[in-house]
Amino acid sequence: MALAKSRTDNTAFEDAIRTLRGGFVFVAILTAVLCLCQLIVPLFMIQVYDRVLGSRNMDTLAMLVVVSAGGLMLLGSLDYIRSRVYHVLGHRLMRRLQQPTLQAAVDGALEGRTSNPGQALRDLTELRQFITGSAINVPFEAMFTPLFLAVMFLMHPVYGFMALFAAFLLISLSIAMEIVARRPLAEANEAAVKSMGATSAALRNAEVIQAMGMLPAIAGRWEKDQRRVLAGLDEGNQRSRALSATSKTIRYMLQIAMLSIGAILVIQREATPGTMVAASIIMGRMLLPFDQLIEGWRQWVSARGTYRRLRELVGRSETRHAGMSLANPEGRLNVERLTFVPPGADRPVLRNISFSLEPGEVLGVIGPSAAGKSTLARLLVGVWRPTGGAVYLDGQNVVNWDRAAFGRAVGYLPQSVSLLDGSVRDNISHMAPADPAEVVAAARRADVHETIGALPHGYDTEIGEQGYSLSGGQRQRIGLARALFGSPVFMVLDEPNANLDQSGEQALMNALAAAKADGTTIILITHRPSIVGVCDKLLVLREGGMAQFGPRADVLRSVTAASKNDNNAVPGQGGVARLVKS
Ligand SMILES: Nc1ncnc2c1ncn2[C@@H]1O[C@H](COP(=O)(O)OP(=O)(O)OP(=O)(O)O)[C@@H](O)[C@H]1O
Repeated sequence: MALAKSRTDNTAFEDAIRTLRGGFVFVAILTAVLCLCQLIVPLFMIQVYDRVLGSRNMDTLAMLVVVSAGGLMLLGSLDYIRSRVYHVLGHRLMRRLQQPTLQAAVDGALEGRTSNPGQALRDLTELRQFITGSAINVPFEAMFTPLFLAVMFLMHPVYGFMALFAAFLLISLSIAMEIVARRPLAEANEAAVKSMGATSAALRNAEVIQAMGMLPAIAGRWEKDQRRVLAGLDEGNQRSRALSATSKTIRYMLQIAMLSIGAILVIQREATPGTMVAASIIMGRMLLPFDQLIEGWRQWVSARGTYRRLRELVGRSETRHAGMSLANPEGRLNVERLTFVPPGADRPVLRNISFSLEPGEVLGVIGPSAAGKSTLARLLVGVWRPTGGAVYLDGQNVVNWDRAAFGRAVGYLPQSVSLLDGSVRDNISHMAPADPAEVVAAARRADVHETIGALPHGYDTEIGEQGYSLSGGQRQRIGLARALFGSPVFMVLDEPNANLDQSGEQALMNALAAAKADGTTIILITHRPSIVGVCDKLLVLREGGMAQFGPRADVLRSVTAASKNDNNAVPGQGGVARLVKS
């Protein structure tokens, strides 16, 4: 579904990649100098074989040793600098993409585009590791093949043609590798990611799996997926290993062939012994990147898949820039002709909803199951973007608010409370550092201070998926404290009393009365009529439309009148109960 996005701007990913370009150009320059330095050893050999051994001049040898040692030290330093540049580029990518990736993962989850949002973060880490690893170097090295070829031609055209033939052979093998091994490896990688996502999602419901004995079925699916993944990996790996072994053998054979050709040229006095040895070394160096490319093919296939997934996810998640943020919001709410059609659906879930609330007013939203109440809640807090119409808080469209500022002004308690991994205190303070007095104040207002005090480590007790197990009512009350934190001017509470007992409900009523007295505008979605007494106005939703809206007493009266005309109706507040539960 459409999300709250403040600007159509898909460049976060491209921007991040663009910032790496300068670094890669620098790497290319460094690699060029490194390739030149790699000629030091063969040139040294030519000089030793052809000049020093002939002239027996020790001074020349000493000078050659000094110059070569200097060159090799430069080579070592540049190699180190290049690895540092990769390191910096990897970290820069991480820094630039961390936030957009996290945002894209959240957007993807909300839009139902990804069942496994955590994969995006794993992909980003994998991309960083690839950039800081050794495989990325290979194309840069391969780029300078013409330099080595030129040196070979300079030494003797026969060496040049031989090297050209060798390069052609290994490039052909690389292309063959792309053709025969990429598809099975890429498919296996994608299947592995999907299978991991589906199984992790299933395992999050461990309670149901165990209670209903679903483990064998889940294990069966996992095994079936794994068989497919392994078959793809086996096929890809077998092909790539066969080609890799072939490439190595060919490379060694080519070096022998080069030495033999060199020997013939030396015998025919066409070339010197020094060039014979040097040609073999230079060709070995020239072909090395192709060999490494074939060897590290899997890493490249995997990195390409990672890059594509990230580009798609982050690219489709439009950049949110810091939008409107009002200094002292009051909580004036205007909902204008709000309509929402989920993507792919052919009819709206909400139709033409319009109402206004003044600061400090409490609106109860009631209606049967699937009437669109939770959808309205999500639209009110700007989690989803409406298909038509808009929600204005203090005159500003909620989808245009800066999210952090919105979070400070608004309290939201979703139907599934969704506490996060962290301490009770972290959860109440929206996971940010906060003044303990403010955290305690919110907990007191939600009447959960004593309950928290009874937990093993009080406010520092770790909760969430991996922490201390709270009861449904405790979770709901901590969720309410989170919604009340920071004295919001606008609160949306989706069935806040669903898990509360009578005393919990009373505490909730007190908290709502106190917030209302402070001028907080409150939307209260409920199935249970017991708390509509706190509401100033009531909105009755039915099949996505506004069935009734007005002051509580008027709506209750009209619902009761309608009930009296209905033989099966229950009068009074029961009429509301019937509306709510039907
Ligand atoms: N993302 C979506 N895609 C398709 N349909 C959706 C989506 N979200 C909600 N719906 C549909 O919208 C309707 C209203 O759902 P909603 O959760 O808002 O109802 P509700 O009034 O809160 O129900 P309940 O009281 O049972 O919680 C349902 O029929 C639901 O299937």
